[in-house]
Amino acid sequence: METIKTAVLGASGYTGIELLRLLFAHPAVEVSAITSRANAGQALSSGLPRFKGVEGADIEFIMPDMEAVVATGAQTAFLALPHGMAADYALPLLEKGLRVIDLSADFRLNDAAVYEEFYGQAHPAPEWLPKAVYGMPELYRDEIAASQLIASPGCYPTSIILPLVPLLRAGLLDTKSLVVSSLSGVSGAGRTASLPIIFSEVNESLRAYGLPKHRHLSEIEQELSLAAGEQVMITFTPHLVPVTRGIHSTITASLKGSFEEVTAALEAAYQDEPFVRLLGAGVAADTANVTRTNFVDVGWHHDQRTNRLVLTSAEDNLTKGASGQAVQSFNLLHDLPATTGLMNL
Ligand SMILES: NC(=O)C1=CN([C@@H]2O[C@H](COP(=O)(O)OP(=O)(O)OC[C@H]3O[C@@H](n4cnc5c(N)ncnc54)[C@H](OP(=O)(O)O)[C@@H]3O)[C@@H](O)[C@H]2O)C=CC1
Ligand SMILES: CC(=O)N[C@@H](CCC(=O)OP(=O)(O)O)C(=O)O
Repeated sequence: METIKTAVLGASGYTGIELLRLLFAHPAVEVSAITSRANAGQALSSGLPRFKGVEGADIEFIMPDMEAVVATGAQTAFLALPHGMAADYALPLLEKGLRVIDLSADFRLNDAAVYEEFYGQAHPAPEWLPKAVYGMPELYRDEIAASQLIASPGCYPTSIILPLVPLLRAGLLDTKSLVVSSLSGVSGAGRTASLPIIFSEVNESLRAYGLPKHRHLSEIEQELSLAAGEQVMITFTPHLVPVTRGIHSTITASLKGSFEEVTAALEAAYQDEPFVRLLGAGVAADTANVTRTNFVDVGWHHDQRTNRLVLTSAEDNLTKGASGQAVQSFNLLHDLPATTGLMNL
C-alpha cells in the first residue's frame, strides 16, 4: 500500500501519543514529523520508550515550526494541541495545501459568538469555521471526505451525541427533558502536570466539576439541535473518576415515542457502522470493554415507572473520544476502508 506522509503536532501529549500508537500500526501511514517544544531534538524512543524498536518510530521530535513540518513532505497533519492555539498552527498548513485534522475545540463550533461565550476568547480564525467539518464520521461521512479541515469532536460529546442523534431525528424524545451525567478518566485532562489531577489527589476522589456550563455543552447542543431541528438545551454534569482512560455517560430523557421505536431507530442508524456497538435493550455499557479500542458501546433501558429512556454509553476518551475518531476521519480523507488501522484490540 502506498503510504501517506503524516505529521503529528503535540506528539508528546496523551492524544498525540495515542495517535502515534495507532499511526505506527496503520498500513497507509508514514509518520514524517512529530512536534514537541519540550522534547525537540530528542529521539521519540528516548522520551517515550514504549516506541523503542517499533517500525517507523525511529524519528526525532522537532519544534512546532510549520515550515519544517511542511518540508518533511507531510500531506496531512493531526493537531493534538491545546485549544486556542490550534488555529495559529493550522492556517500555515492549510495555506500550503495540507489537510488538517484538529483534535482541539477550535473549529468545532459553527458560530464564532458561541466559541467566544464558552471559551472566553474571540475566535482566532472565524473565516475558517464555515469550511471546517465536524469530524464525526457516523454523521458527516461525505462532508469529511471532501474537506481540508476536520474538527475532531470532544470526548464527552462523542459519547452523548452518537446515542442521541438518531432518536432526536426521529422525534422520539421530549427535547426539554434531557439530562446527562458523565464520568471521565483522568487522561481526559491531558498530560500536563497539575495538582488536582496527581495520583494522590484523584485516587480516592469522585467529584463533579465544570458545573453548570462545561464548555462541551456548546458542541453537544449544536449537534443535538441540528438533529432535532429545534434548539435543544441539556443539563450536563461531568465527573472525574480514578481511572486513567474511559468515559461513561448516562443519558436520560422522557419518551415521546415508544421504547420499540427507540430500538428500531438506533438499529437503523448504526447497524452498518463498524465502531458503534449497539448492546441492545436492557444491557448497560461498560468502559472495560472498550479500553484502547475505537468502539463506542451503547445500551438502553426503559424506566416504565417514569416513562423515561435511560441510555448508557462507554468509550475510551483517547481513542473513539479523540485520536481513533481522528484516524477514522483520516481514512475518509484518503479514501481508505473505514476500519484501516483501527481494529487492533
Ligand atoms: N485528553 C483527551 O481525552 C482529549 C483531548 N482532546 C483535545 O486534544 C488536544 C490535545 O489534548 P491532550 O493530548 O490531552 O493534551 P496534552 O496536554 O496531553 O498535550 C498537549 C501537547 O501539545 C503541545 N503543546 C502545548 N502547548 C503548545 C504550544 N503553545 N505550542 C505548540 N505545542 C504545544 C505539548 O508539547 P510541548 O509542551 O512539549 O510543546 C503536548 O505535546 C486538546 O485540544 C484537547 O482538548 C480531545 C478529546 C479528548
Ligand atoms: C477529565 C477532563 O478534565 N476532561 C476535559 C475534557 C477533555 C478535552 O480535552 O476536551 P476538549 O477536546 O474539548 O478540550 C475537561 O473537562 O476539560
